[in-house]
Amino acid sequence: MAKEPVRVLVTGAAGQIGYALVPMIARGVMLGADQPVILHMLDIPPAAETLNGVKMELVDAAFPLLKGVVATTDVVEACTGVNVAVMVGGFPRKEGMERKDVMSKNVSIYKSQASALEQHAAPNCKVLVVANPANTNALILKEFAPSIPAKNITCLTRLDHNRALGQISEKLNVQVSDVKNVIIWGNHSSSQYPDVNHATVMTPSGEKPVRELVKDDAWLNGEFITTVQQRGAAIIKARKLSSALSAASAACDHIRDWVLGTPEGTWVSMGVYSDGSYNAPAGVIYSFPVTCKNGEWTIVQGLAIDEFSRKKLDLTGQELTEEKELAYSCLS
Ligand SMILES: NC(=O)c1ccc[n+]([C@@H]2O[C@H](COP(=O)([O-])OP(=O)(O)OC[C@H]3O[C@@H](n4cnc5c(N)ncnc54)[C@H](O)[C@@H]3O)[C@@H](O)[C@H]2O)c1
Ligand SMILES: O=C(O)C[C@H](O)C(=O)O
Repeated sequence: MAKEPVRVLVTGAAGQIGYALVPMIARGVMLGADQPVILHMLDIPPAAETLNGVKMELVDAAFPLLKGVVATTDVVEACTGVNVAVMVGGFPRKEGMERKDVMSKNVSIYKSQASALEQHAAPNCKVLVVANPANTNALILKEFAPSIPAKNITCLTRLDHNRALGQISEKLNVQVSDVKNVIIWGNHSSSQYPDVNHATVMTPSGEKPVRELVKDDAWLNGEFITTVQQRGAAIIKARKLSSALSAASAACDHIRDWVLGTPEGTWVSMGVYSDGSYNAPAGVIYSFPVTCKNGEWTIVQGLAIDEFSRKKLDLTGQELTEEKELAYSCLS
């Protein structure tokens, strides 16, 4: 029997990530090749005509899994009945704007969209915040949607995770699919800590630690980390636009693994509401290694954290605590 369609909301759908993301969802990349979907696309009135153009293209693409499209500038219509919400919409940083100005615009958007999701989304809706500052936008969404379980609100650090896999694969000249269990700790910002201490590569003679294969701790503790931390900025410099296809693909990976589960023996990185695991600050959205099963994520426990890593986990945690304070000061 055919499955019931899942309703997937994409906010900011007229933007560049939205344009890359909606066809992936309609093709089954996010929820599986046998899962029909109904796309809900939200943007703001100045982008309504562009949004309608995206809707026209979705119709023209004749995706067999796509059972309906809602394209709207009405947040209530957009949120009604959605099972998955991918929050890409936000206010970009413009020349001359202070960090606080960008934060202020975005946290008020996330505060109001929190209420709409809380009141109108399907029960147990899974939320992924992509728009920056992703961790803090997700935290505000969580705080202002108290009836949505905290476990259902996450932010995207899978792009950083995938970037780390990509760097290791390039360095070792191995298939990216043979590299696993890197970790992104903390904030989706340049303070994030990409950690390879538990990462492995599948080789013809079995699974080997990344450190053993790379044999270059100076690179792993230096250039590798800064390359992953600065990759978003490097893409902006090269494209004059921020990452879009890789961000859209990572958003699909995040939701797919959350809903359908992570492979046995593999973890991924997700920004989730911190319970203080690994002495990260509790009460912020912090990126941890997680495994997923039956639609629930669980933080991987018991990994050894050396002194070098400890400092980096603390630094990015400190930044998140400061962002939280700044966000609240913007809202008050
Ligand atoms: N977490 C990550 O890994 C990651 C990676 C790349 C980009 N990003 C962030 O994702 C966001 C989107 O990037 P983009 O390149 O698609 O930007 P974009 O400017 O092309 O698109 C953003 C869209 O959001 C819309 N929008 C603005 N306010 C809105 C609101 N209140 N409700 C609904 N829609 C609204 C805009 O009209 C626009 O169409 C940015 O904040 C970017 O920094 C995050
Ligand atoms: O939009 C940005 O500032 C960069 C983006 O978050 C990215 O990591 O590519």
